[in-house]
Amino acid sequence: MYAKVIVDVPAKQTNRAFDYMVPEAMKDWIAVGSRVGVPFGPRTLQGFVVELHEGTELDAGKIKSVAQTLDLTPPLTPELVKLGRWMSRTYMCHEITALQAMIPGALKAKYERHVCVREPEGQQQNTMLLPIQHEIIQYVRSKESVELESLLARYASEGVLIRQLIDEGYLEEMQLVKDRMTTKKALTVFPPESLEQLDAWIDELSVRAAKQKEVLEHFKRHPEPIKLTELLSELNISASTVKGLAERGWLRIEEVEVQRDPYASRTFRPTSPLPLTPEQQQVFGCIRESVNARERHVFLLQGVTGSGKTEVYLQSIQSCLDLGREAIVLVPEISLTPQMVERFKGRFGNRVAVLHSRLSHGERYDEWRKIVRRDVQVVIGARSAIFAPFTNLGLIIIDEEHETTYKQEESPKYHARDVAVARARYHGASVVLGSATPSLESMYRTLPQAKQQATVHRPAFELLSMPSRVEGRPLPKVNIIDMREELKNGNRSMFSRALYKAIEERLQKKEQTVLLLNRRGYATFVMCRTCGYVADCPHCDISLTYHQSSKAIRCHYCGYAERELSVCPDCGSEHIRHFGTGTQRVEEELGKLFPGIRVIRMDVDTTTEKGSHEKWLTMFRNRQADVLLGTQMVAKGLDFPYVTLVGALAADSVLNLPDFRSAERTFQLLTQVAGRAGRHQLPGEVFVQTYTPEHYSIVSASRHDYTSFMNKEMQIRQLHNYPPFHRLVLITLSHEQVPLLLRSGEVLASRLKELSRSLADGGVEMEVLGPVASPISRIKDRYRFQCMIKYRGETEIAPLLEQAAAVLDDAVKGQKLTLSIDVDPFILM
Ligand SMILES: Nc1ncnc2c1ncn2[C@@H]1O[C@H](COP(=O)(O)OP(=O)(O)OP(=O)(O)O)[C@@H](O)[C@H]1O
Ligand SMILES: [Zn+2]
Ligand SMILES: [Zn+2]
Repeated sequence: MYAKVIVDVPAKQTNRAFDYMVPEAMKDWIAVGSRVGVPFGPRTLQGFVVELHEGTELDAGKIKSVAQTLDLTPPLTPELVKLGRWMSRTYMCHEITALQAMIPGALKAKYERHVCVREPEGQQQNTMLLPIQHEIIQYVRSKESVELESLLARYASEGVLIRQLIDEGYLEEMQLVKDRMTTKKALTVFPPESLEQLDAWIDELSVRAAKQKEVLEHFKRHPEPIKLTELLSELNISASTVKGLAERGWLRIEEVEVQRDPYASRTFRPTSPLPLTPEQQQVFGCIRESVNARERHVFLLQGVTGSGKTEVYLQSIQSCLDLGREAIVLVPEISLTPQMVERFKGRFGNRVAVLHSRLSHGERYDEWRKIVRRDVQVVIGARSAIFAPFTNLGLIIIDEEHETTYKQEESPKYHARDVAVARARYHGASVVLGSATPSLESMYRTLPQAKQQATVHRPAFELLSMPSRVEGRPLPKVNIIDMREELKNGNRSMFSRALYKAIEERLQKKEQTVLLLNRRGYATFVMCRTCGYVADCPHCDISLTYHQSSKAIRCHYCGYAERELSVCPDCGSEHIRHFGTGTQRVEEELGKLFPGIRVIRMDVDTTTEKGSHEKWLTMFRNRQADVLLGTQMVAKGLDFPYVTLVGALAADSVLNLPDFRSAERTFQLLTQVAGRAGRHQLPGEVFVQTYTPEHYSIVSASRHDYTSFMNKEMQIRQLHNYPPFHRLVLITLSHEQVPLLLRSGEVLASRLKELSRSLADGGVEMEVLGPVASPISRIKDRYRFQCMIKYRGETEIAPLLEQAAAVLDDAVKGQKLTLSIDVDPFILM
């Protein structure tokens, strides 16, 4: 048998499958999707088996053999292997990069150097060995193979002698592929097969063995295996007590794998399905029907905030599970809050695995293995959970589908929405994209014109809507506050008079307030107030950020850091100010305006610690604070009954970014945060503070009017050939020297233009812009230039990009030019 293997070297030359022979003994352990160790040049590398064949077209005598198998169960399914190939074509990445993205970090390869004794002896040169060298050889032989590092540690002063043994062929060096993470094991105590004997044994024990009797009594009450440590602490006994019983053969102690379950200590109150409102019922009916019929529909569910989308998800999943099929739910990382997890665990109990980035490597690995073992049928997680290795998917749900976090910014630069559609196609599964403010891309695909252009790869979407909140609760009233007027009237504070009054009222009534301040609106920087000097990173074209907690100023791109400044390096003035995070300043001001006010601040600084997110939200829910103040984190998914006031402090901060999606982002953020108010009995009120009160994104958000926003925005996008009408590809080149970069950029652009002309006959319109300096023109001492492609019409863009990029092969190989391609980019910097 022969295997085609994709090896762990992300490079153009190795971006294809290599052939290996599968030794007879490994046949039963290797399948498509298995990880293997294979010889590659002088090394052993990890690889993924992507095909298996009986024969080979190559010279069988020259084919090397697979050296190691790494798993008992392949971590990837044949479907995911296929998906990897699709991703590498769609997003222009190496196949290995796509495959690696699908498995938990714990399984990424770790290479260990081992030594073993070279047999047969006598091949070696006839050197006189020292006694210590003989000893080393003996030691290695007794162990079969020893990790080089541990050998060097054991014979710490004999490094040179060991090197000599290797050089002269007594010992042989080899590389083993190991998992970064191993399973966690714990000593576990097992009761006897037949419990009837316990009583007899208890009698048999002497009176002095009271503790041992207690252990046996324990198993009479709880006849299931228990971790040794637990048993010891429960009965307050020592390990020797239990060991004594094991020596008699009455109990058994064994090492057993334990699962790290981050939610193990939590109990979730079981919930049952709510009777649906007519709107929910309608939507649920459509989804259920599609799941039942394996129809591969992609639904775009537009439901206003508080319309009860989550309940629809839950019941749709239930009907999917009833058919014996599995479901994936994606939520944005920051809204994967305990509250969200609770809702799913409450309904589906231990049939749910949770995957998010705040888990440790080990926890993630264990959650993932629950899927592989078929212990769970539902996965809820952030972006990468879309790769959950289910084999019988019936439903994929993407909540807040407009969120930008579904697009991965490093290679593979995939969008989870597209991957979801691809997986659903394979499984005959349905996809539900839910949002109060769908992305223009998704909305476009529900329009009649998109239906005409639909293909298997880019199907049309079907629109479902829930325009009202459950139980007829009204959407909150939104007031726009013109901050220019405030200034004219002499108010220099961050709070308008109206918002100030509203907060005061909430404090009196013991109701709660959510305040949103977009982080990007108030940069955290260092400026001299005498001469205007701003501290910039010496390696990147960006200003340094002040971190109050570590008293350092730091570059977010390259990690460069220095201590906070006490005098201006330019003019020597002492009036140098470190501007803390915006939220920090707001917190201070709140304290001054409302003495005694209890504020919870949630931003990057206060949520780095594990579990802190959860802690703050629980405190807020328990009404231990009056105000929850934060960045986007506070805008999503929260459902607290006493929140009756929401304030957006600088609504237009996103609007000023140089990005064609800035109006869309502003509309979405304001709608989301406004949606946190008045979700239960108490009615809500919202204040939006802005310097551009007439902007259509702010006006439509204040009226809860998605349609008018969308119509206006679609017009603008069409006018400027932006998505969703045209698609974009961003190609960024970087190098230490500008002249080479500029030359390469020109070569690439003219090649792209040449190729695009040849496409015109096929009805594909393509425009090539650039090369121009990137908005962030230097990162880590490398300058950056970009070309942007805008195109419309059905075409496979990958072969064209590949052809174009080939003109730079020499510069990439010889001069270390780097080229990165982003298909359907989100960040244009
Ligand atoms: N059929 C129902 N009957 C009664 N209450 C319901 C029903 N469906 C949902 N709810 C309740 O309505 C509230 C809002 O629902 P949910 O959080 O699912 O809204 P949502 O559409 O996901 O909102 P958002 O987009 O703002 O997150 C929740 O407290 C939920 O328990
Ligand atoms: Zn100065
Ligand atoms: Zn830097």
